[in-house]
Amino acid sequence: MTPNANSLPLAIDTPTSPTTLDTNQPSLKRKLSIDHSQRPNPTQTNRVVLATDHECRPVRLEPPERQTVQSTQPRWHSQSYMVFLALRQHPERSLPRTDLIRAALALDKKISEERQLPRVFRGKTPMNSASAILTYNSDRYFVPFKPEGSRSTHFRLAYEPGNFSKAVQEYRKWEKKLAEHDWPYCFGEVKPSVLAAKREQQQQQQQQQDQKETTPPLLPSNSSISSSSSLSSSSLNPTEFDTFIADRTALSLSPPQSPDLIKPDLKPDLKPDLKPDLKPDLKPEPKPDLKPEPKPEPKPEHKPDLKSEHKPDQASNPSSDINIPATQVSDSWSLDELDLTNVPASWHDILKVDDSKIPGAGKGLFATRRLPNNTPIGFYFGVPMTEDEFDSLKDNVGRASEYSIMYRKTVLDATDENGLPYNDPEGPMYCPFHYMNETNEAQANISFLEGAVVNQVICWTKRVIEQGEELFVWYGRDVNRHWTETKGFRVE
Ligand SMILES: C[S@@+](CC[C@H](N)C(=O)[O-])C[C@H]1O[C@@H](n2cnc3c(N)ncnc32)[C@H](O)[C@@H]1O
Repeated sequence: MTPNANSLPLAIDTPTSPTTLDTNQPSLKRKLSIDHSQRPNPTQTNRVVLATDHECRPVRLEPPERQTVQSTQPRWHSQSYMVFLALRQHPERSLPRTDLIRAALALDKKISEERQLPRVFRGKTPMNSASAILTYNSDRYFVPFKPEGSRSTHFRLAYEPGNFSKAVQEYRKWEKKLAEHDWPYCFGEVKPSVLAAKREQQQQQQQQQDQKETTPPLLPSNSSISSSSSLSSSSLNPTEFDTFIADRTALSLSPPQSPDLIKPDLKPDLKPDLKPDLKPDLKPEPKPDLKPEPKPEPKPEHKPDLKSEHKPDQASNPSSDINIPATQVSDSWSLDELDLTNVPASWHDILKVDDSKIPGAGKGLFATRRLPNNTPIGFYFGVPMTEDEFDSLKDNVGRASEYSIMYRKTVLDATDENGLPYNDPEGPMYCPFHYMNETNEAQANISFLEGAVVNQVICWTKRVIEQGEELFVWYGRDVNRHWTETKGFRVE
């Protein structure tokens, strides 16, 4: 039975209690972690920026927070967490910059006196240090904003820790947007007619290029002539007419100007307005509503966020008549060049949970259709909370630790009050990725990548995954494994 969100002990809404904070122990949990080595980097790889970042920001490596906490201090006792706590204690969870800095310093002083702990802001310029925490925001705890009519920047908490229904709401929103906005570009197949035209054009260009290389230049359009060229006497002293003819000839040899096919479309990203209709009932919308309508075709300017970095896996697409090499495929296609008939509408169309192929591993996750390389296929659901909250609320509860995952310093708790993953596949908080087993880093066909949206963990294909294949991810370095670490599990 689906647990009632409101009855979960997770909906803690008060500032962290002293008992919650009072832990010196390193976490014993085996939390899954995000693969930072494969963070999308638009400048270096063809990994896309982030499909679901509403503000279209690339993921950015943040400078690490200055280490001011000694190892004897509680894990929570850090500068950024102090600012986080100060903001969290404020009834509205939102404060102007200077007020927040002052509140953080006051809280630091209070905690230091009450618990005989050194202050976290103890340099010569504590206000500057606290201000830098807000500027870098490396744990993604804060969202800066300017209220109407205000000159100063305010900050609010980026998420409500332990707020179960909010987490579900966000998760559903991301899923919907991914399927509607990005999957057409990932799963859409380039129309055979478009490929044929493209191939024809490439052949023409090739012919023209060959012709250019084999035919000696008719006339130079300038006067610097190589002595080795076999030119007529008139070309040695070209007349105005000769130059005119040479220019015309050169012009007729240049490739046709069809920017859409020659160069990838480099227009700025014009995102469609995809304001998801967040109904109180969070059940997935019925499929037919989500299927792209065949007519009218979506406007070509509706580019995905991942546009120029992402290439639909078309080159080796078996359904296509024309199998042009990947290197020759244009880098991006507009929606009207794609056949959208088989674009999935939800994870139910691409994945299923079944018995794992690893003996003794329990359930596993499988592809029910071919999944393209380099594609975001969904998100890992979890209710965000601090590590200390997780430790005090869920530490020994069922298998909560096995399914939780870290987003920076935030734990995403993926289980119900019994510490089990939600098990109603039609329920709004069911997440198939909770059933993904582990293999070693090299063999994993999925990566967990950090979304730019706070607490978003994206499950991303590392290669083409064939229908029927089990999905595997590498859980990360710091996981305590109760199973034998996979040295090379192969899926046939
Ligand atoms: C996130 S869950 C994955 C889903 C799990 N198999 C299930 O049935 O619910 C992680 C747990 O799966 C099991 N598991 C994952 N990868 C495994 C592997 N390579 N070998 C054995 N067990 C594995 C372990 O019990 C681990 O704690």
